Amino acid sequence: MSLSHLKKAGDAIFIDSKVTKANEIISAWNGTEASNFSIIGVPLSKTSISHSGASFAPASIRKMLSSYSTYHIEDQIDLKDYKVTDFGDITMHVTDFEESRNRIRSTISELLGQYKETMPIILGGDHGISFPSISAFAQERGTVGVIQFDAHHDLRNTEDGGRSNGTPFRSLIDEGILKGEHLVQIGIRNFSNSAPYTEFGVNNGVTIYSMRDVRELGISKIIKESINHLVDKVDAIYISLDMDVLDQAFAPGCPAIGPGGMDSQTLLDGICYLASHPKVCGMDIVELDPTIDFRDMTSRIAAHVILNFLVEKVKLLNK
Ligand SMILES: N=CN[C@@H](CCC(=O)O)C(=O)O
Ligand SMILES: [Mn+2]
Ligand SMILES: [Mn+2]
Repeated sequence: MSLSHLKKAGDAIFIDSKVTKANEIISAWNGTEASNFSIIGVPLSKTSISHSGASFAPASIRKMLSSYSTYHIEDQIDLKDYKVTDFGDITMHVTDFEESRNRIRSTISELLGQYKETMPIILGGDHGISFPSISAFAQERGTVGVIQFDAHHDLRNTEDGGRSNGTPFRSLIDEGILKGEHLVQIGIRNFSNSAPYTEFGVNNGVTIYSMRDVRELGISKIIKESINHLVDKVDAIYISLDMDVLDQAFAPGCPAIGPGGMDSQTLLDGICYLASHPKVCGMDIVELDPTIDFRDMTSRIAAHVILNFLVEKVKLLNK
């Protein structure tokens, strides 16, 4: 017997045969092959210094990709002709955070080791996941340079509270995994940091652009300077995007919101300028808590970050 006018629960309410949705180009890893583009979820936010539901972000960002099409009108690129491999989520230990970080480092190392061509977009999680993730890149891709978008330095000491979302870059520098001169921080904000951590950054050769620099110099100049600074020193460039670099008006779904931050178009422009460089080969998106978001605004920006990154990489492939 058949019943008419039924669709599977969860399927889109309306399907337009002339439109491809971004989620349709993503397919689950089949255990053997991976595309040049991949995503992997890292649902760890118990290591956050404030209450955080960022462990729910991988699912929320994936869901928001189904709200947008694959077509970039301005560059006349349609991502529908490309594939993204979804490796799923790394399983976190319930209580042992060191074990969780070890799992993140080893899984991302294995992924990078097995698939030399793939550019993973890592969906956190709180910013603590960048310590093991960037460690994996350093192990597998050579000397790594990092461009960090963030309101915060994340150079806190580990004596006060162990490794957390406030310490990833301190740990990377202290452990000799990342040289201070190979780290560029963009969007650092007033009243969100303290002088000893700015001094630690400056003394270790970190390049720091505050929000005033973003307003006065412009994001295009900042990215050009950052790439010029890194390009001959490193083998690979990794983008670490803390969503709280955005102003609270654009990204309400972050634990550490505040005024005076970046607008979403400036961020998207920055991501595009970076992604158009061949040495940029990986990115994480962190500190997005969908449980405190409004109409998934913050997850929607994350989805657009991914789509813009892919468009620039496709333009490079077609050159
Ligand atoms: N990556 C985030 N760093 C912030 C954390 C803020 C928070 O979770 O409240 C920091 O160190 O201040
Ligand atoms: Mn931050
Ligand atoms: Mn951060």
